[in-house]
Amino acid sequence: MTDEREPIRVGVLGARGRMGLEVCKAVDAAEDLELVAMVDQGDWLFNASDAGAQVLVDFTTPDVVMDNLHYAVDQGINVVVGTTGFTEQRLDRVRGWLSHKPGVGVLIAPNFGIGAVLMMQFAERAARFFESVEIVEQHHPRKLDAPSGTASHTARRIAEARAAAGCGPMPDATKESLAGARGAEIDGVRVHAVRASGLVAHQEVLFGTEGETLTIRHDSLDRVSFMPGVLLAVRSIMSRPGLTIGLDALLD
Ligand SMILES: NC(=O)C1=CN([C@@H]2O[C@H](COP(=O)(O)OP(=O)(O)OC[C@H]3O[C@@H](n4cnc5c(N)ncnc54)[C@H](O)[C@@H]3O)[C@@H](O)[C@H]2O)C=CC1
Ligand SMILES: O=C(O)C1=N[C@H](C(=O)O)C[C@H](O)C1
Repeated sequence: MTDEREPIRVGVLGARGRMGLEVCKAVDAAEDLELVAMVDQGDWLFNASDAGAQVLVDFTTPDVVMDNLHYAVDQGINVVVGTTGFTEQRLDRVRGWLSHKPGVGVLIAPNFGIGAVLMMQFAERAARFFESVEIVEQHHPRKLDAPSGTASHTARRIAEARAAAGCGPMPDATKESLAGARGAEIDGVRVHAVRASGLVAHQEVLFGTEGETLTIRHDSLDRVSFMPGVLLAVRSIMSRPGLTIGLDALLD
């Protein structure tokens, strides 16, 4: 029996970037997907709509991603977004655009690594059992933003789980003698960002309570680690209208 389905036509935004290049390779290698547009800085975004893209994959920068998304939704094109920088206000703007285009799907994931998705789920589950928790994220030095989207998302999920369980503030008597020594704070959770050559993308979530600690660590050693998640999102997004945050719902 032959599969008569047409391949999904995919355009990649940020196509010459570290992630974009990898996504182009992965899409090109997938028999059920067709790479119809590769757009980077200086190219016209409407190349992607002219090429009949049904799904756009965005790995660009936080300062351009909102314009790309607005254009795509306006054109009725589904979007898979890996670019960082999404605040609640930004997500509300996306929801507003989508309310005028009910058939369009947008998936925004802070991390497409399956192991990273599980790391966030495990951290959320562990959150209520420990007095203390801090996050250490480590990335390559060409990364533009800090803290990482993954660390911010993990911190928010931990904070929500702690609040739902009625956990109080974490014990911490330290007074900083140098600003920044204790990292940044997201919803009460400390986040530390390390940048060093040789790293790709890594995160540790360190929990502590009386007499024990638990460390949950994830390492992306190569950007191929993100591709199964990206391809899963591309294949799913046309049947998921509206806004989906994270890959979790696609893995259930
Ligand atoms: N969600 C996830 O799993 C992952 C997310 N990321 C995020 O993806 C983003 C990109 O990361 P990298 O590929 O490492 O960065 P990069 O700097 O290598 O690539 C970004 C690309 O976007 C291009 N670009 C800039 N403005 C553009 C525009 N208006 N239209 C089209 N292209 C444009 C740049 O020229 C560059 O080629 C970052 O926000 C990063 O944090 C990175 C890895 C995994
Ligand atoms: O810029 C990167 O490299 C990565 N960005 C994402 C983030 O900020 O969380 C995902 C992953 O950590 C790699």
